[in-house]
Amino acid sequence: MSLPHRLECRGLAKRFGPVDAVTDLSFDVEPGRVTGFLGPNGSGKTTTLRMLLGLVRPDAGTALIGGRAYRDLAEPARTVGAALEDTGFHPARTGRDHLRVYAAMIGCPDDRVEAVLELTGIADAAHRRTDGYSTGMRRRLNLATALLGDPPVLVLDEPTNGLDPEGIAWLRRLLRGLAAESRTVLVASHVLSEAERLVDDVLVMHHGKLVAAGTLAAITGGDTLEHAFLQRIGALA
Ligand SMILES: Nc1ncnc2c1ncn2[C@@H]1O[C@H](COP(=O)(O)OP(=O)(O)OP(=O)(O)O)[C@@H](O)[C@H]1O
Repeated sequence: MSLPHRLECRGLAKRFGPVDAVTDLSFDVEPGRVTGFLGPNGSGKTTTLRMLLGLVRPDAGTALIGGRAYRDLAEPARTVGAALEDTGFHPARTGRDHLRVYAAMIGCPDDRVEAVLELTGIADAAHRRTDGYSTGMRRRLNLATALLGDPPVLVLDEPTNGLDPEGIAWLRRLLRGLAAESRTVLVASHVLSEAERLVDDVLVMHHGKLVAAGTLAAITGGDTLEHAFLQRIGALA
């Protein structure tokens, strides 16, 4: 793994027709922390992640990973591991073959495949076709794919979707372990009650704007994140 990477977004904006998906958005995400990128459905989280990953061109602003735009990274797959959605598995491939194909694409040795299968707890199912995987197993395979390049940065969109409580506890341990290795871990979620059990820092979005940023403790002040969020958007008197 290369040096720790800070994420820096400055003045990001994106409009889709009449919809301001993201407006003048600036924030930093620090290495060595799990940062929750939170907010309700449609608040602009995925659009921001897609701008960070070079999948959507911003109308304004910059999104940098270790000081570089995604398109300027020398080894993108070894710098950023992204799990945005559960698509992209060939249904007739086994989990192991899916990972081997991806490993060959990014120039990773096959022993990384076995390592990420172990790390994500799906080694026992690795010989099975992915069309027989449960939603939770697909989340794990998606995460395994993101981890293949041993990246210093992880960007995960709704990683708890489809995980049972035991799976969420497992994910918490995994993300904490990755952050403890000085990785930068950014996790988008609309489920505040789940997210607050996973993260150190929070960025809270509402209608394409950042309404709160800081450590979880500072934002919640000992209350729930949901209560703090409703207060920030003025939904509580
Ligand atoms: N390709 C697109 N074309 C048109 N509108 C879009 C497009 N992508 C996003 N939007 C709109 O931009 C806004 C922000 O969407 P975005 O997916 O970024 O939010 P989100 O916070 O990730 O939501 P969710 O939690 O549902 O994933 C929404 O109003 C959405 O409908």
